[in-house]
Amino acid sequence: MGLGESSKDAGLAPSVGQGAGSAKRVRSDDQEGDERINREVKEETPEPDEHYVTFRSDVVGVQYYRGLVGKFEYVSLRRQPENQYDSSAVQVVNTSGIQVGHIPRAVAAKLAFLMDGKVISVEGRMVGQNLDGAKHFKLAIDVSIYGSPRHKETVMQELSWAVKPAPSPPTPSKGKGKGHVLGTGAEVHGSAGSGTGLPTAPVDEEMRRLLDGLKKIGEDEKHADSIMDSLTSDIDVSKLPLHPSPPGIQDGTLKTDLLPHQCQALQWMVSHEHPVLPSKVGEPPVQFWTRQEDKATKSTYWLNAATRSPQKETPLLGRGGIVADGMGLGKTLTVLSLILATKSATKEPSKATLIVCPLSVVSNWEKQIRDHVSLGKLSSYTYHGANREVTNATLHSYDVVITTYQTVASEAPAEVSGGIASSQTKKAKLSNGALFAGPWKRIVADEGHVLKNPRAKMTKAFAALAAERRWICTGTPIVNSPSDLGSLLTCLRLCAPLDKTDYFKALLLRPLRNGDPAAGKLLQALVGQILIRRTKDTKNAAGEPIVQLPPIEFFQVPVQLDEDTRLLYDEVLVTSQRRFQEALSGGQGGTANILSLLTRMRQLCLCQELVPQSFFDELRRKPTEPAGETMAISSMSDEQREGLVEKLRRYVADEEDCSICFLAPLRQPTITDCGHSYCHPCIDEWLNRDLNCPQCRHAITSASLLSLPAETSDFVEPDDNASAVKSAKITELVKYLELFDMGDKTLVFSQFTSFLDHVAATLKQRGILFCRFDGSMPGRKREEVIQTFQNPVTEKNVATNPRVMLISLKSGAVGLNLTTASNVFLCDPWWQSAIEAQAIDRVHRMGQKKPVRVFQLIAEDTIESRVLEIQKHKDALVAKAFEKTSKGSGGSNPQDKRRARFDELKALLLGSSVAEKS
Ligand SMILES: Nc1ncnc2c1ncn2[C@@H]1O[C@H](COP(=O)(O)OP(=O)(O)OP(=O)(O)O)[C@@H](O)[C@H]1O
Repeated sequence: MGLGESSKDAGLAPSVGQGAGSAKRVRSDDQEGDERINREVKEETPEPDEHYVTFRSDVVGVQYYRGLVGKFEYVSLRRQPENQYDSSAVQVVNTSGIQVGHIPRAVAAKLAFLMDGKVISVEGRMVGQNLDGAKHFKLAIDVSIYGSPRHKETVMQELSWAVKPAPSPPTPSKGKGKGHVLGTGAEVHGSAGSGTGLPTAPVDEEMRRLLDGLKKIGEDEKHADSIMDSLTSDIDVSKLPLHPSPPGIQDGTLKTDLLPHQCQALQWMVSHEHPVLPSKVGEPPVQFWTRQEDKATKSTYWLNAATRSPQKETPLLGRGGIVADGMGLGKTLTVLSLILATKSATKEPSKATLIVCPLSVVSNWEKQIRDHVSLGKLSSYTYHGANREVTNATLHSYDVVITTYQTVASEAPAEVSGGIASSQTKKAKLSNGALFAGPWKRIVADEGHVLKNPRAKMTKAFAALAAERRWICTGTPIVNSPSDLGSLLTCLRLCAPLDKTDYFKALLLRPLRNGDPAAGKLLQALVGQILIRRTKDTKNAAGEPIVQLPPIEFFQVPVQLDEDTRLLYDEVLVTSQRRFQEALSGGQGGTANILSLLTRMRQLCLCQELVPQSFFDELRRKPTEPAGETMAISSMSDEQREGLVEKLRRYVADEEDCSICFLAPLRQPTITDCGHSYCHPCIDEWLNRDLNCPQCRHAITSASLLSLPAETSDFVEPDDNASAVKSAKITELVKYLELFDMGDKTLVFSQFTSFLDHVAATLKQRGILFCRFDGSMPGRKREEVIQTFQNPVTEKNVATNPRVMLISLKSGAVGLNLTTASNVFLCDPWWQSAIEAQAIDRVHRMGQKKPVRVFQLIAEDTIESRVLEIQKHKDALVAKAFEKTSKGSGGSNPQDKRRARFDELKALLLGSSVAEKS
């Protein structure tokens, strides 16, 4: 049972003494799904969550209820306004959802109104216990109150009665722990963490390093790699058992044999689809459940090693997990082999596996089925766009159904999608909501890190899908903070009750934040329990790499800006430096417009045509000259409005940073009448303080802001009218392309789609065949482009086969297999080397036959060479993340991120060393 269940239901649960039931029981989908729906948010918004106070109290009326609790067990405190004797009642409920008793009436009276107003959240941790079979009337409990830092002062006045000399935190024994958690050798020190918010005991050094590393995880995925590697370092994957009879060429199901690491993953996945509880006392826990013996009665019961909660009823186990292998290790074929290996199993509610993935990856799944699965062995259907007019029964008759996250989100029932019935939307009308009509045999979230935000509509929608077995494939299960894992766990419905947001927070996130080493160990144990991870560096039992890849070479190609461009570049640089100096000394305008100047400098490094003349006019305007009248969007002509929308769409496609919060992508992209883009919340807030555009000081009001309509934020058609322009980088690029062997294919990445337009024009002029790929292209078009490009060049097709693919750096890289190419050009370096690494991984992956060459075009004596230094510095930080105790850049909250970005700006513009900052 879960936290969301009523006390009435909870009271009906069997008490101690009733049968333990069978050791293997699997939860059904209907038992879940009480998530409240809020708005979709792209950015991680930290929860208001400061510890206010912890006080000792009692659970009373214990004799009337059946709930059992162990010492240090986390319990849930719930308001019970319908209680006929006391409308302020607060129930105490154990992890299994069974009521243990109430908080004393006098204490409840002081908490109820604050709980009802959602001003505070209240957690309890047992000090007393009732496992001993004795009759208890009351049990001691420590109650902790949390709330927003902003309200602390006011609320604490209401809670002054609770501030007595603090009790010792309910830390279990000081010595080493009791519970053996998992076969990883990790031990839980008593409970998962104090969860009280009180200072904790000194922690052991290794764990401290781990925790420091966790706090520093930034958006850079290399951080994620480091943290994942550290969390899985204890697990020896080389010795995982192989599947005894994997699908392959011999049994006629596959055209390709699995590699050994895939056979290991297959076996691991099969066993995680059929988890079995420990049959004896002393066996390692499964999803944290251990078997225990009640010494007094000699009967056995179950104890959850994470929550310390005991229960008599057989726990329900989730089925599935996370395949977190690094990029290009063949997760797709591994999942297909799982589907084949379990195809004959009967008694399923459905035979179909639903694959949910980003649109850009749909065609990869289709292709891999075509390439690797023998004809007729797996039936598949792509449920997307116009292909949605099929019945639920038809869908479930396929072995594989492929769809996108957006499709799932658009079909989610109203209660999942936050009250706005998705069925009302234009897109949803196309379909009959078949995805949610019945339980699937299995659901798989590919590139599943997109589910890291629990408040996003697509996360809620995926979590609400009914299925027997649930999987997530992602190379980066933790991107920003361990809370990402909580969201994935909710989607997987694994390791209950940690799959519930409030338990995950209470048992893991809060204690982790407080530096509790037991919580760090719990996290490690959790990872060991639910996740398999190997990387290109992983060695097999013989000490050899698990995949053999051709070598990769990196080249830096210096280019000189031509004289004209250099003059313009220097002009912008000098202005940026001056404005930054002004900002440092607290001058007007802050650093808000510096990012846009930086973007202009980066564009000048590519070609001057990317920067409009109006920018230079603004730059040269004397500060006293008026910046022009504000113009309401409503009074603009259609043409002017469309011009602005077009500009904004371009900013979005180029993933420009917001120059107020310094973060990308823009949240609710908004453009001013003067043509500058911001996150809507940022510019809205700015207008409370200042009625001038942060970038050009033009007068603005809320009427002169234009936001991008949701549907139009997608695809930006390449500009076929762009002309071939003078650009040192394009010249250099073409020089190489013309030198390469006709059989060699090349990927050209840039963050600026408008630059790719100019490259395209030159390639046309020089007769070099190319194609374009953009992450936001409509599905069919994208598929066509990839298929055409993946065709190797032969004598016959040399006149029509594209040798070059122009691809946008940020939106085009995820999940693509482009192994026909062996050259990669990175036209504009930026902060996150991990995004570039992901781009390179499209080519340097299984299936690559040739040595790979990566060329980085760097404009000499510009910010680009400094960007490289910053990249190097960031990577060094990552490497040191687990060894350092200082506060490096890239903290997990927005303030830290902004601070880090500010330091990087300083390093770029003024040449100070970012290394000094860390
Ligand atoms: N056993 C195999 N033998 C030969 N090629 C394989 C095998 N398994 C996978 N491949 C090929 O390796 C490439 C990478 O596989 P895949 O796209 O599944 O990787 P991935 O782990 O999903 O990567 P990403 O995380 O980037 O999506 C594909 O071209 C695939 O066809």
